[in-house]
Amino acid sequence: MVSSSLRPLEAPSPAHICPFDQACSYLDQAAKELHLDRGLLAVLSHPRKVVTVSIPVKLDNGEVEVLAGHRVQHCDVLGPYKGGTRYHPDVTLREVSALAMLMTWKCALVGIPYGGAKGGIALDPARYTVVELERITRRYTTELIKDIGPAIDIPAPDVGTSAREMAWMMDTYSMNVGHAVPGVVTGKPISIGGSRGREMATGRGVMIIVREAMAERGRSLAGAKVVIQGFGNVGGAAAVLLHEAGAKVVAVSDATGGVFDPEGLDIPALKAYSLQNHRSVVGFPGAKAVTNAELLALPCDVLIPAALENQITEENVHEVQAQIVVEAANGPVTLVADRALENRGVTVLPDILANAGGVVVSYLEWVQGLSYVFWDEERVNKEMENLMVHAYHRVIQESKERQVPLRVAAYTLGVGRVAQALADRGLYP
Ligand SMILES: NC(=O)C1=CN([C@@H]2O[C@H](COP(=O)(O)OP(=O)(O)OC[C@H]3O[C@@H](n4cnc5c(N)ncnc54)[C@H](OP(=O)(O)O)[C@@H]3O)[C@@H](O)[C@H]2O)C=CC1
Ligand SMILES: O=C(O)CCC(=O)C(=O)O
Repeated sequence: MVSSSLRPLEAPSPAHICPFDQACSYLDQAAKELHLDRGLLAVLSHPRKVVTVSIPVKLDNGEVEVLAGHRVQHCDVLGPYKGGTRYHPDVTLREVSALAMLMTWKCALVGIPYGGAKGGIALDPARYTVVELERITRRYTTELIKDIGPAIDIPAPDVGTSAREMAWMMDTYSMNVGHAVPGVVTGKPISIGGSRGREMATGRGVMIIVREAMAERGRSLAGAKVVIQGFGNVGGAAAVLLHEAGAKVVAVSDATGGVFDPEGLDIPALKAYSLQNHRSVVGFPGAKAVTNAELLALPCDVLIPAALENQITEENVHEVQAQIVVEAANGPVTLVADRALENRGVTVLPDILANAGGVVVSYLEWVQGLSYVFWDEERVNKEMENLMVHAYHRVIQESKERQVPLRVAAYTLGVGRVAQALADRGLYP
């Protein structure tokens, strides 16, 4: 690993599983495969720009709070920086930096002309009113006004944000520059230039990757037993689409707990229940209650962590019974757990491949916006499916040729394309 005083951005997370160090370890493995020299590796190990802003917010009760917001731009050699905006109490600069780096490899892997970025504010959205969240989002956007833009850096939704926050960001940016700029964000409402299919896109991409992985094993989705952790934008959409495709989604969870039915959950009914139940799946009639820890250990064909980082760790990896783990979340399997699964012959479909459907449709949204021509959902889904299926098979091929796990193969492809672009542009050496 390249050691550098610049690498540590702040103290490691308390769990001692630092997402940025893990991302650098995977980068190091890819660099080894690609015989990258140390100088180039050092360039790729560092975010190009790190922005931290204070966000003063006047609460509805008149009190003032100051929140910390970040935007990390990892690499823009292939095109504008691209990546989501996270609202979660555990957001740190290190986490955002790791997620920005993943975005660089993800975009390169699926062949879209973007670099990698990520943003976030350390806050629990449930503690704020909608009006307060709007003020926070508008102030965060204003603080970043010189750092974002359709040709510079294009935010999108991530944990705790949705089309609503993207609309506020777009409006704030547009007011500052004096005209409507829909291309400054993706994942926005369709009424202001959003793309059909974006809301379900990450979950749809996950479903496509699961389908391809099952097909490689001579199986279809029909009857496959699936467990999903997280029932938000990604986990919820994956559950709906896998259920529609005939899979048995036997368990799902959110932050409040999980539900399990060995015969398969009625996902449309569960979605409706969760919406009426303060967005919690807990207490769904006819299902057994499980904790998030128990859920990860349930017997199934496919386990889909679709919530947060570091869910499958050294401590619980031995309990995983699935034959295939699909990283719908970014970084849900730690480095040590990844090696343990690999040693046990469990297939791990890595995040930069498995959840790329979201950024692919973000790219299609941006393309539609730039060309002022908007497509029907069928076309959007088809274009995304083509890119996802191609990327999946390219990763499988790379893994076979190099005799390396799928994650190393995926990183090698993504990192290799970025390194090549840097060399071709004369940015390195
Ligand atoms: N949105 C997108 O397009 C993309 C997202 N991703 C990644 O997918 C993951 C999920 O994002 P997204 O679905 O957008 O986020 P959401 O905020 O929409 O949903 C997150 C889900 O995870 C649940 N959750 C939170 N903490 C825990 C926990 N400790 N245990 C179990 N479940 C938990 C939440 O429950 P509750 O609602 O109760 O808090 C919610 O159901 C993230 O890693 C994100 O980076 C990747 C690519 C694109
Ligand atoms: O759609 C996007 O631009 C970014 C999605 C994202 O944040 C991710 O893939 O992790």
